[in-house]
Amino acid sequence: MTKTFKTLDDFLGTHFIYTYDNGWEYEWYAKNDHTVDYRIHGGMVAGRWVKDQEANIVMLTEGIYKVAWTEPTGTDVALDFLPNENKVNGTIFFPKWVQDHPEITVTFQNDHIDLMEASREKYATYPKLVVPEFAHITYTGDAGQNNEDVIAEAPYKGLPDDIRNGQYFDQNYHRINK
Ligand SMILES: C=Cc1ccc(O)cc1
Repeated sequence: MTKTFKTLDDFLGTHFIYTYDNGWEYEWYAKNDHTVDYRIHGGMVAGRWVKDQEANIVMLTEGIYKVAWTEPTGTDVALDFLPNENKVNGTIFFPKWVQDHPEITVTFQNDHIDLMEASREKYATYPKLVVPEFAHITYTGDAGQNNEDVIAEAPYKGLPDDIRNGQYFDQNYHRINK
């Protein structure tokens, strides 16, 4: 995609895949002005996927966007997107229990909100694991807002490549193999 991002509206509805400098690969979708979906392909919690996470999304200055949210696990996330430079800076603040028991969070979280909330009470919060990293954006797609097909199945090996190779979405940004 060669579009230049200028406004908040340019950002909303955009779908990204990026790899952090520590090797962690994430896929993330600005679903609308207060909601994000994502899927995790590599890193400490690879295999986790989430829809309809409420988030704060703003444009800081032309073409630069800040997104922040807190999760049912107690994990906090702050992301700065510079899509015109294919760059993200992200900081993830993991409670200790996610570092100790990542497997509990590696699931489709929407079906297990009660387990996330119970785990954050049951296990330790501190000391938190803070992960501040730059990432390189390897894919940018204009999915449109509120597109339920963007993040609609569990991550599998090769999914990011299928998307990057144009084998995953049709012309209307709907999934080809449903
Ligand atoms: C913990 C979620 C999360 C989602 C996207 C991202 O870039 C970092 C963290």
